[in-house]
Amino acid sequence: MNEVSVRPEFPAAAPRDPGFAAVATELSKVYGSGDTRVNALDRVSVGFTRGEFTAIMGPSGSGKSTLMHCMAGLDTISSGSVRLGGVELGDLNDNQLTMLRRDKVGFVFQAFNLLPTLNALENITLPMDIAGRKPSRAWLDRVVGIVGLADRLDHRPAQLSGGQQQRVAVARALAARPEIIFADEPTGNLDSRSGAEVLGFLRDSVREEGQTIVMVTHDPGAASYADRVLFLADGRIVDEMYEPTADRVLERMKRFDAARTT
Ligand SMILES: Nc1ncnc2c1ncn2[C@@H]1O[C@H](COP(=O)(O)OP(=O)(O)OP(=O)(O)O)[C@@H](O)[C@H]1O
Repeated sequence: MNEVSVRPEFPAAAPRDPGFAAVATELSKVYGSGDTRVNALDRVSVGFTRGEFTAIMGPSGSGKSTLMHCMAGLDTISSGSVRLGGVELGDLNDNQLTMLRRDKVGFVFQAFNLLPTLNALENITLPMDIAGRKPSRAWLDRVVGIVGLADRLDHRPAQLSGGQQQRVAVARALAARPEIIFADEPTGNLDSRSGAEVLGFLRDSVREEGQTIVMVTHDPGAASYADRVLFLADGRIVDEMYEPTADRVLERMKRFDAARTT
């Protein structure tokens, strides 16, 4: 228990500080009704500090994906509020929400979601092309350098390894300089070496470019790349850990298993 570094203010009251890229206040999400009603999120209040890498962990069904989807404006919320880059999502209509996601949010999923007919560079710049934005060449070079793809830019996804495809997906998320990147098991499909590379690139983008990243993962090793780990259980944040190591995260996860079997 003592090993878990919990900040004195935990559980955090609704943070309003402009230093947060995204903030949830008393966020609840209910699926279904009657007998099939599930409280996927139960009054969650949490802030994601700019320039910080947060991992979200917890047992299966604890609400990790739901939290990420609600924070990213991909799913509606039942009550409470979500602010992204200072904008209250509940105040937006569907069009405005789509624009906000396009302009302020980057996504990296387990499936790489690359377009097979476009080469790596075209895939990286596609979201900006759609938004009619032109990335500066210098920034694009920097991103391509961070993810180590300079000599693969004219390759199509089928000509790239899984790790390289995921690096393209990371570069695509970084290139638009979003307020926040949400990553859902981004290394789930990769061997451990490629996974470590991708996690290293995510961490570098936080350290060197001040990117904000929130990543859902089941893997304590992946979580150890983050600055902070949030632990969910039954739709609530029950713990957090700063400067995590894989061993400490694993130990904390084991306590969930123990709680379930006692
Ligand atoms: N569309 C949905 N309809 C009904 N219930 C849902 C829906 N999506 C999620 N749930 C329920 O909400 C709860 C939280 O689900 P969620 O997918 O967020 O968990 P998770 O922690 O991401 O799980 P896992 O680690 O297995 O991916 C679960 O009980 C799940 O069954």
